[in-house]
Amino acid sequence: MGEFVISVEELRKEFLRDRPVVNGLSFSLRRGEALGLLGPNGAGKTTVIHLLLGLTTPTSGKITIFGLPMPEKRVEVLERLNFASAYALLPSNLTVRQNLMTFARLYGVARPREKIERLLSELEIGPRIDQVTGQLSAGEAARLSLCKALLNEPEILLLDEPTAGLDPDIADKVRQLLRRLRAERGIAMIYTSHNMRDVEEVCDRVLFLRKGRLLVEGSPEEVVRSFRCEDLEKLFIQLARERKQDLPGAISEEHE
Ligand SMILES: Nc1ncnc2c1ncn2[C@@H]1O[C@H](COP(=O)(O)OP(=O)(O)OP(=O)(O)O)[C@@H](O)[C@H]1O
Repeated sequence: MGEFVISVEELRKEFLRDRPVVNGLSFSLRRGEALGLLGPNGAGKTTVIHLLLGLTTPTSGKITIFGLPMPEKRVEVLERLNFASAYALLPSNLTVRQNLMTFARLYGVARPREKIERLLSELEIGPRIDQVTGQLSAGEAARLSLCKALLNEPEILLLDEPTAGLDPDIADKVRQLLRRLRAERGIAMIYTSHNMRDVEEVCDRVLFLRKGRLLVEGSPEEVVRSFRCEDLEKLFIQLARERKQDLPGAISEEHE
């Protein structure tokens, strides 16, 4: 097994005093591993991603990325990590090229024009290069976010619902691209999605969060088998609905 690139210990985040939205969360990510972060709406998935990016600070607990403490070493860490989301959109008044050139300059990318053209073509939005970003369809904008995230050749990709809004054909191509990036470059990923098909195809391991706590952890096959479910989608529904005491095998003590 490879080395850890992310390690999270007893992470807690309260936006309002004594109302934690992330509560005692511990996990790690190995180099080249794809980890799915699952859970119902409001479980705390996006907050975890924001904590990893240093966009918000923990109330308590420890985050270490590439052996460096976050958010203290945010600048060094962000040179080697990137983020894509179907919802965090780039400035709408700039063209696709202008947006990507701005990020390429920020990241100090060598030969940015070639790189941008190659990434846009891989994600099949090459013809949109001179279009104003605000005029892209939702699926095109999600792919643009992924292009931005790949510009600095990250060792870790944080992906917040990267296939939301994509049609099945493009979603399949995005999953293939992600699998290829892992195989060729050993990129590690944390992947949030409400699409269980995505998760089964892309992720080696899943963490299921509920009310900010870790409820279940394992490979998609393991967790489905241990709860005697048909598939991950059925397990998701069971975990989201049932009381903790009715879920033998769940990890944390929830106070409901
Ligand atoms: N800036 C904030 N101030 C106050 N509460 C917040 C803030 N950001 C998130 N929250 C709350 O934290 C909780 C977790 O939100 P989060 O967006 O992390 O959930 P999620 O698991 O990503 O949900 P979804 O699946 O709906 O995207 C929610 O109850 C949300 O209202």
